[in-house]
Amino acid sequence: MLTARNVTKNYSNLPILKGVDITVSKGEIVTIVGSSGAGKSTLLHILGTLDQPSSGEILLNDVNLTELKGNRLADFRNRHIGFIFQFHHLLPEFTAIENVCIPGYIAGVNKNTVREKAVFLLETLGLKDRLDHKPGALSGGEQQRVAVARALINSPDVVMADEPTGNLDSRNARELHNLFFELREKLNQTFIIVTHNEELAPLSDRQLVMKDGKII
Ligand SMILES: Nc1ncnc2c1ncn2[C@@H]1O[C@H](COP(=O)(O)OP(=O)(O)OP(=O)(O)O)[C@@H](O)[C@H]1O
Repeated sequence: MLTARNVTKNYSNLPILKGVDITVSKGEIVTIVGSSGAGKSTLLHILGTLDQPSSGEILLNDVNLTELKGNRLADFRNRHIGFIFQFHHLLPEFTAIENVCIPGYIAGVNKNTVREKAVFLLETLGLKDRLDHKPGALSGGEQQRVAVARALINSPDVVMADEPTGNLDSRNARELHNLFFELREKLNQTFIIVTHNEELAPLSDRQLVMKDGKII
């Protein structure tokens, strides 16, 4: 489903990614691990089109992501790639369900369809009684689960998660890990997850270990 070929990234002529090749299949849960500064987040951002590589190409279901620009890129990203970050980045003035619906509205999907799907996702994630709560009235684990529902609202081909459990205690982290596997079972959802979590990485289908800008 996703192929990265010989991806490099330089910042101010300093090589950060030094030729990365990756292939991820549909329904796989792949973790990217490695020491601080190895280039994990840089790689994830490039795979997710949030940043451009200096060279190389990335194909998502045969679409060459490195050729997409401007509005076409933003539209493609919104429909095909979901993101979860260490901090949930929910909009504080909107309720849980509104936060989840927003990417669906932006994609131009019928409002009732989006709302029905948001209810389904939030219920699946154990948040049935929290639909109308604003982020400030949710616990850290609940906020992160709303962020997961938001990442899934447009049925993305792949969800990219950068340290999704980095801000959670071990119980909530474990719950979130379980949810990733449950979502893979139920929706055949593909995940690429950058993590320092020593419990999650060994559970994933594949651990890609990065060192000094390369997958080793
Ligand atoms: N915008 C930028 N400009 C210059 N250098 C950058 C930029 N972003 C990242 N870097 C550098 O690239 C290297 C890799 O950073 P990256 O955040 O990808 O590492 P990481 O493996 O995710 O680390 P961590 O586990 O600490 O989050 C680091 O040396 C970092 O300082």
